Amino acid sequence: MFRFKNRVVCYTCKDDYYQMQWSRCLITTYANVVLSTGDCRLQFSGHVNACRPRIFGKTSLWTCQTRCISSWISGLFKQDETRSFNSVRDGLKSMYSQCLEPLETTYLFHDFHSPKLRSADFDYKPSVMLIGQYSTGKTTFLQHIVGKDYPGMRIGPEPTTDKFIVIMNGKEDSIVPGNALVVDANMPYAPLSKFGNKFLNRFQASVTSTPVLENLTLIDTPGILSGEKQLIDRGYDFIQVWVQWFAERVDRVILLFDAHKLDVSDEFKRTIEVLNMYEDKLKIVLNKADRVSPQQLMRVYGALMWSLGKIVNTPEVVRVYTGSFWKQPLQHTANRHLFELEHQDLFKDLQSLPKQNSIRKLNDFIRRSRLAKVHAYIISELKSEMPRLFGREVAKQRLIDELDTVYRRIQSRYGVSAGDFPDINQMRRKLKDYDFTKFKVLDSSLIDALDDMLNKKIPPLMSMLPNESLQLNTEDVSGGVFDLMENNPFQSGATEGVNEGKYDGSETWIVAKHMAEYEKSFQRISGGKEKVSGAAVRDELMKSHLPNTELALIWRLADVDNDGYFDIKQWALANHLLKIRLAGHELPHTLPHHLLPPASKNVSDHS
Ligand SMILES: Nc1ncnc2c1ncn2[C@@H]1O[C@H](COP(=O)(O)OP(=O)(O)OP(=O)(O)O)[C@@H](O)[C@H]1O
Repeated sequence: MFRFKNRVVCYTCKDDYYQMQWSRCLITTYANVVLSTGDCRLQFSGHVNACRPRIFGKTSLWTCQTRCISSWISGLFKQDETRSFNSVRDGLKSMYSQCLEPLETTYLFHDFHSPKLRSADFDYKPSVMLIGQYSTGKTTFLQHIVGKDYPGMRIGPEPTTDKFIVIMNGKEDSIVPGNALVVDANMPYAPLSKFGNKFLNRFQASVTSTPVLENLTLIDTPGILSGEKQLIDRGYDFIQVWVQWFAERVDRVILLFDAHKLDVSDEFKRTIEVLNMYEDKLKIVLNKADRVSPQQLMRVYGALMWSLGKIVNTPEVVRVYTGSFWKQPLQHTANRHLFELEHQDLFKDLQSLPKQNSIRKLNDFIRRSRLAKVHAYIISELKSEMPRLFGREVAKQRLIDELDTVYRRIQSRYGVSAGDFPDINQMRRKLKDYDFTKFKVLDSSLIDALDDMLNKKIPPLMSMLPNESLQLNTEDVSGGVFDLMENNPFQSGATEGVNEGKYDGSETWIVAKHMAEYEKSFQRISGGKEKVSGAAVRDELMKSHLPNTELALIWRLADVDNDGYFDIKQWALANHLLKIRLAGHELPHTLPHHLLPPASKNVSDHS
């Protein structure tokens, strides 16, 4: 009975460890009871051969047991934790405080990588940040999206924006200075106070009332200047400020380039390199593309891809949105159609951000968890490599110099992917300021709790995602430029393919344009009857060589009364759709109203 020494790790007490000789019977029974609730706070991890009764730790065993039992009892009422969360955000908040934050705090993650998350970080609206060298048109781009001027906006060919400006919704136009923003508990900006007054003087919110900002927050940034000028003029580390902080929190980072003056300065390169970690949030825009001729644009585009290929770490070719994002007339109009398509693609992506906000937060949370885990491995490895008494400074310097070896060792010992490791140079820089002997050794209970969260608690949250936007009634972004994207004759493709005739007025049926031709073929296959059978239509449509799936779609769209027979109007409609498809346009899955044959249209209008 007393022959076993058991190790009990209490998750509730976090840093308290109990190594004791205890009645095997009692521990086993107790552990079994806790485990059987499915809300395990105790981990029962085997035995070693020693039989001296010992208890280590700050809290008495009784306190530990009392806490564990109370958490067990509360566990009884919480059968499935994820089911009790109202939203993915609530789930993430709870997991953060229970599983991730203890690990982050123990291994100084907040000092090395990112400040502790607060409630506002989980609740905040989706946001988009614009970055680019000066005068690439960032402020003009934002003005174009919002559809109006906002307070503090400055546009000009010289470096104009010298502040980080958060453009947000509010009843009245106003400017909120940085120092006030960081003390507002509803905003996620409190940790920015660590950057000091120099930064806060260059940080502000522009408040204005517009529907676009009801579901989206936009962030304008100072244009990137080159090299030393950047640091000397600004008085704060621009890259550290926004890369470490803003890029981690926003939903999109738009990198703006000027086609008319393509330049990728060293400073901008360094910025993009740091952003590689968030490549899923990156959108690249080649602005002012109408300022150059199509031939010049091709060259500029090629040069941009070449430069980006060397900086952006993706195996795929980066997607570049080309256009001119403002409301002035185009200088070269040859690529007008292309620009329209590109604008639509980009704006559609921005428009859907509120619906993707939860998945983005979940994604960032998982990314942060993986980084925190690797960071814990690094810190504890450095601690374990330090001598106990002499030669600490020499050992520290050696470990910093050989950090790549430490990374490789961790990689092979714990099976961590190379992509999860923090930037080695940045780590080297930061490690210099720390006493490695004060680092904590690896606490496997914290790592287990994190793994448990990633493997068991996150998947149920993911299954909540599809219903999340429905439940929270999340809407797409509307207003400003987003209201001008659809249902007007100027949108790209508005008068082509299946949309041809959409804006011709309700009296005109576009299909009738070639009626004489359709009547002739109808006569031939119907032999003078009013309707033709499905088999006859099938044989005729098959002559087009389109795949059967496409022909089946045409058949379904044209058979408006669903009786399996075609009259002359349905036959004409089938041929019209066939022509559209053969011309390379896509077909919709439901027939647009303007293509309904006139008789059916009247019925549908009155129903
Ligand atoms: N699509 C465009 N085509 C041509 N010129 C443009 C376009 N957009 C903006 N501009 C012009 O480029 C200049 C710089 O614009 P803007 O101030 O918006 O750039 P910015 O990137 O915000 O600059 P900064 O970095 O100084 O804040 C202005 O003169 C503006 O009129």
